[in-house]
Amino acid sequence: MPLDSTTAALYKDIVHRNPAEPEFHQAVAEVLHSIQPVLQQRPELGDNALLQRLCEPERQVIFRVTWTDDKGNAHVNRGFRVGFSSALGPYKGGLRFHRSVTLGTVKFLAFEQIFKNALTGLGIGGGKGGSDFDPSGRSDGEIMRFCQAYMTELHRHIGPHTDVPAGDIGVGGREIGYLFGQYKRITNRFDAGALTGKDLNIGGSQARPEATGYGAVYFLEAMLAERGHTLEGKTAVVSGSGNVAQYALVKLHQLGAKVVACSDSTGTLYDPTGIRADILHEVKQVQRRKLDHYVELVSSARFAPDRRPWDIPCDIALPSATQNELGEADAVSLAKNNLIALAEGANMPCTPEAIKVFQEARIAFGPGKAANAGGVATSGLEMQQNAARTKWSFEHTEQTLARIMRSIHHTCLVTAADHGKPGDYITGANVAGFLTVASAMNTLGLV
Ligand SMILES: NC(=O)C1=CN([C@@H]2O[C@H](COP(=O)(O)OP(=O)(O)OC[C@H]3O[C@@H](n4cnc5c(N)ncnc54)[C@H](OP(=O)(O)O)[C@@H]3O)[C@@H](O)[C@H]2O)C=CC1
Ligand SMILES: O=C(O)CCC(=O)C(=O)O
Repeated sequence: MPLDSTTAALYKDIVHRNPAEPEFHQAVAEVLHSIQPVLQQRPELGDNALLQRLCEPERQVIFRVTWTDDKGNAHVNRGFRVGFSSALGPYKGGLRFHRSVTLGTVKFLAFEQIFKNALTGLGIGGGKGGSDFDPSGRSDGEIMRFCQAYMTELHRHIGPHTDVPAGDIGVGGREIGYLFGQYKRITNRFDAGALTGKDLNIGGSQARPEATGYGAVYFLEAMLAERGHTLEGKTAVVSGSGNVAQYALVKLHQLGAKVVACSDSTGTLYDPTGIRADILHEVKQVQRRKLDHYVELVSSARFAPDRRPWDIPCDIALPSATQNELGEADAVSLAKNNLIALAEGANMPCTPEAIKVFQEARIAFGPGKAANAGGVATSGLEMQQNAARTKWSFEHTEQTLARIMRSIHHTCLVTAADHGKPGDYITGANVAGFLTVASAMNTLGLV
């Protein structure tokens, strides 16, 4: 359904005020489409310019990051941190280090994070950050110096009650450790709750590395159960081979599915006998090499350079690399191969055209802001543990994660049905997230 004239005018204004940020426009358009029928029924929800405020970041910080490589050469990168909404709690969301990062990337991610974080029910606002720094091929020392330089500015803007960054593409436990080390040095405080995704030895939570991938699989499992299916015996294709993809693969195997393909920025790995999680971990996380190296270690595997995995027949798919990585033609190919369900491990990996194909083919579709919320939810659990100076067991943390994911699934399903769109998880996630944030914004008054 097209946007009505009031919402269309608002969207036009957002595009005008935020030029050359197509991913941000895409994320806003999706939310506006979902919530428009709610606003038509309850126009008072839009009073006091609520939508304009919701779509305008509370703050955006852009800064220069200067660091030196191992040869002593100086480099200059750009750092970003966007605090989009603190209506529900401190800004919360990851940091992305990738050469493609712009302000628009960070704004789209921070906007998505508002609704995702609302769905977790944990009292966390939406934010995101990053840099156009390219970590590939950089030594440990270079990564450390970059993280230290980045935090030298970022520390002014974060804190356990203000803004709590974590990881995203290019930022894992190693980078969070270096960032936290510099934060601690500059502030003279061991404020563990200022960053999440920390290693266990510096106040991290059990199951945080696993949480996004595991959570996406729990969400997928719940979607399948609604249709009378289980994961047992299903063939799966995952894109990416980083944090989210690897742990999605582990949980899929644990629950009886077989992952036959994954990918990275150089191509697609296919193994009809099932990708080995331990070898994938060794290649990508330990050796930090590209995926083609996997085939040197496993004879049944094949690597296709520059290919994406979406033409490989599968029952379930988890795009878990990056935004807009799965387009209309990919969706048509997956639908032709009788895909049953797809959960977005990444943020906004499917284009609007691809989503339309899935919806028309009645394929169960779990949008990222619901399906990949397990990572930030477990970050919320890490903040709880830090505040209470306590440590939970892996089992307790994973059980809590699983409960949160099932609750998000239930919320999406019930909200979609209540709004005349049964089974539409996009409507469910956007409307439920919006209503939670809008209610808090109204309680807080005009701020
Ligand atoms: N980490 C988390 O807790 C959460 C992450 N997400 C989302 O999940 C996605 C993956 O994040 P994460 O696993 O943490 O990141 P990682 O850096 O660990 O892994 C990213 C993976 O995606 C591939 N990739 C990255 N950019 C591109 C690109 N432009 N084209 C093709 N492949 C690409 C990388 O390939 P290569 O190795 O060759 O670079 C790598 O395999 C992102 O969308 C992120 O926002 C969502 C919720 C939480
Ligand atoms: O754990 C976090 O705070 C961030 C997770 C994240 O960046 C995301 O959900 O996309």
